[in-house]
Amino acid sequence: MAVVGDLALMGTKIKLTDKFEKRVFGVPLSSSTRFSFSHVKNLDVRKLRTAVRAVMQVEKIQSSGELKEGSLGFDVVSERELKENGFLGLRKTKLVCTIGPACSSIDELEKLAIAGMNVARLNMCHNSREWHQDVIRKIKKLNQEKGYCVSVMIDTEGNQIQVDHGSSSSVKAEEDSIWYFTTEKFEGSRPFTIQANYEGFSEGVNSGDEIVIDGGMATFEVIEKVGNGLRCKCTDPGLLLPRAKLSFWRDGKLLGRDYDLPTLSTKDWSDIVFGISEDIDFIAVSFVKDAEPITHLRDYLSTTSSKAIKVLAKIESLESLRRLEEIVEASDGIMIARGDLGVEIPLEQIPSVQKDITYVCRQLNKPVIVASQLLESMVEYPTPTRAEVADVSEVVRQYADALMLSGESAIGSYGMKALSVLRTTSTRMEQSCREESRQTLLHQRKLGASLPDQIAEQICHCAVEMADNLGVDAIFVYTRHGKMASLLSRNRPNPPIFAFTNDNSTQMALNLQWGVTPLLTDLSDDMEGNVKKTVELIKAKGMIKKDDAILVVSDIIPISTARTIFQSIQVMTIT
Ligand SMILES: Nc1ncnc2c1ncn2[C@@H]1O[C@H](COP(=O)(O)OP(=O)(O)O)[C@@H](O)[C@H]1O
Ligand SMILES: C=C(OP(=O)(O)O)C(=O)O
Ligand SMILES: [K+]
Ligand SMILES: [Mg+2]
Repeated sequence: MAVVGDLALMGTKIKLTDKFEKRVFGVPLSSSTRFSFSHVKNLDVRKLRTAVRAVMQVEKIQSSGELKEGSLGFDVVSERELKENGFLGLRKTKLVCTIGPACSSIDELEKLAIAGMNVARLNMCHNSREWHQDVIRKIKKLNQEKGYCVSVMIDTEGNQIQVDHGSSSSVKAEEDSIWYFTTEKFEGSRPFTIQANYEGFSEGVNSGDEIVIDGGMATFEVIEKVGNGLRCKCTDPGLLLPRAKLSFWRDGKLLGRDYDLPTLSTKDWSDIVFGISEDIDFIAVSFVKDAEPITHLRDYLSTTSSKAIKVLAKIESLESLRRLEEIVEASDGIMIARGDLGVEIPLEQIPSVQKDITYVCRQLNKPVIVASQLLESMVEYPTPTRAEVADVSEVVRQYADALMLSGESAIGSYGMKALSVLRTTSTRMEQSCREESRQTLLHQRKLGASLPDQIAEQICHCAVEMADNLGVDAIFVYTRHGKMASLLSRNRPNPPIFAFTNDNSTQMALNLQWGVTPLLTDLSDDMEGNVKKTVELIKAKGMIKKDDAILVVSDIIPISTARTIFQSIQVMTIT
């Protein structure tokens, strides 16, 4: 490496020698950087030093992969999808993949990234810290070196009551067989004995109550309490998996149980500290009961992390449903964790509960992920069932922001195929939603209390209406913290939203937002200049052509004239 770019300030192309570097800069530059020096007349050392430092800064950013000059921070996958499918065909629904042993090699991770994974989820219930660290670093490496834009989410283990029969394979419970649920700790397995991981698991349980395992895999009736344990009879035979979950029922009604365990355990906190140090983008909190742990975690992050890590609350218990609105309001987004939800509430309630949660999230403008068993049969088989495809389609029709794979990608043999089923199914359903103009049915609650917030909301609402009515090709938004981009996304426009931001954490957070393609670029106070520059760059890439129409929304608060906020809508036709 020899040339230090074109130093505009000097008005002449220069190269610097190694000797010169030591004399002028006094500090050694990177060992891989060699300078040679020529063609400079009337050298002004001070100007030169400033200019070279500026160039070096650009080089540093380029080599860290954050901002490739002239590349607009476009990730390679969106760029390819855009070139192949055009603006309207750009997928809107985001895809989250759980990373497990089946996809943790760099090659497998790259295949998932190419196939459209927007967010990689690491479930901290499983595997070691070192394993997770290795995966996170591989993803960062792929982003930096190969131009992908995959965000990283950790999902906490949480305090969950589980039962285990001690053997590594599943065990059959026969009708009328008698079983003992105990909190006694022992190694290995004992016949007809199931260990519970929490002393207080049987508190408030009476004889005659029912224990339902894993949402209906098997059912037991409590015969009597023996100390902390329960002697039970199997009334509905079935399979007991290792690490099964259980719920208690009385007179056909679920017993809501508050175990008085903190939502974030000591292990969860240490996983969070680990996550911050690994520069993750999202934390999904398991078994949230109310808004308190979410608020607490967000406060903690705001004081300890330099980057804006987003906190998602997982809705997977009866308690969380009872306090849904306060939890949604307190968090940066929601995951509908249908796996555990199906253990805690009757299965037939899941579809309507999913619809209600998705609706509340739309109202409060928080991204929502629908998770678990979307394509469960694909853990084993290379094609999904028709019912699974219908389930995925319904999620897309409800305008959820993201779909999530669990075992399908973590341990299944067909993770890539499963991801491609999600991609094609969502693209197809998005198209029919556009044809039906279903988004006009979305009713939006007014959110903002302050005038600027209300203006932003109205601007985005009108902008989307205009964009759809005019049939523009794309919406461009310039945003520092992602708020305008999310307000546009909330209205589910037909054209894609390109969100230009100068903040890497905003870019990574917007990866979960429906219809938004986040792009990292530098933004100046000069809005005209920003628009001109980004349009030129996109044009140079062949992504927009003559006569394409773009709707531009901006809210930039110029640093120089603090307090003045420019919020505007412009429609421009490419000439
Ligand atoms: N990091 C991991 N290491 C090993 N196995 C994993 C990992 N993550 C997920 N899995 C496997 O994938 C399955 C599905 O993942 P997930 O739905 O996240 O977990 P769970 O089944 O515990 O709710 C898990 O049951 C587990 O067998
Ligand atoms: C996503 C879920 O959580 P986990 O996989 O951590 O149990 C779920 O329960 O659906
Ligand atoms: K978890
Ligand atoms: Mg769960």
